[in-house]
Amino acid sequence: MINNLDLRKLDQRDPDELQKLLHAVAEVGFLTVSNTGLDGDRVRQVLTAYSDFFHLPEVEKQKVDMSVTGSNRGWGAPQSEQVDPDANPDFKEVFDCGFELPAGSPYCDLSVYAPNLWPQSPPGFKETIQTYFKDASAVAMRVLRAIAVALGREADSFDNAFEPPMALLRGNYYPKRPIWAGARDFGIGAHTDYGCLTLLATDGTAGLEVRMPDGRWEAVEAEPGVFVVNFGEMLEFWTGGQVKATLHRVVGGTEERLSVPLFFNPSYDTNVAPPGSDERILAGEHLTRRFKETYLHLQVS
Ligand SMILES: O=C(O)CCC(=O)C(=O)O
Ligand SMILES: [Fe+2]
Repeated sequence: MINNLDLRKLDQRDPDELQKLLHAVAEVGFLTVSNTGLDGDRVRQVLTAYSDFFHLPEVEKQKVDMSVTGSNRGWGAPQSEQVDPDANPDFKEVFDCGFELPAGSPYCDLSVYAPNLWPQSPPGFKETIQTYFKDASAVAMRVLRAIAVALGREADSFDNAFEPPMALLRGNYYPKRPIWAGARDFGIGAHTDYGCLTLLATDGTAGLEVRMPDGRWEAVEAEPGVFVVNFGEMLEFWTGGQVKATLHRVVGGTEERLSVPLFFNPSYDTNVAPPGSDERILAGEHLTRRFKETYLHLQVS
């Protein structure tokens, strides 16, 4: 079962809520969270902005096509990403934007902090998305602090590693499942996220499925204002497996669907190797490698 948690109670360190959180991170690797301060209306505004963008004529979207860049900022066309090497490239479209560094930051030249590409239309798109990026990041940090407490650590034990974060905000657009789609075609194939914590808003349409510990695929639904939270490979390494990075996918159905994940990752130089190990796993190197494996235009063949 995937539990719904109340972020206000987690902020207050309510012991029952923290216990539920510990179960969710350690056993399932997925939860939903309510009472974040980002309500349904706010999330619907963001979803509308992405929807208006994805429904632009293709030629408009091509003006911010990431495939002509050496990074992952802007529009990713259908079949531009293959998250599962055993499946065909995903049929979703995406729009990715990253955390904007302050001028003069030593990280400026790294591709994981590449400059964003913003479309001319819909009007106000950049402002809506950037404001949401900031507010959603604050929610992600609150959830991470509660996780630290649930794991018996200091609440702020992850904080410094996220200054600056290597965060990416994405809009996913899933058209109806195409008639040509076969057994190896997915909206997004089965994958684990690459980073730390993913805070996902959806338009409420069913589609997301999570691989449960018993091997079943369980559907998770979240109306705007409820967020799905899951964890990526880095947090699993970094906590020595105390937090699970769980497989998930979207097969796609008879209705189109939008989702907005915030991939909240620590700064480039964070060593996310398990505690006490001699290994060194730099967050930025891991993320760069996973991007190169999965975005077709970044693959080195
Ligand atoms: O659309 C969803 O519900 C999940 C999207 C997802 O897993 C991703 O973008 O990594
Ligand atoms: Fe994912």
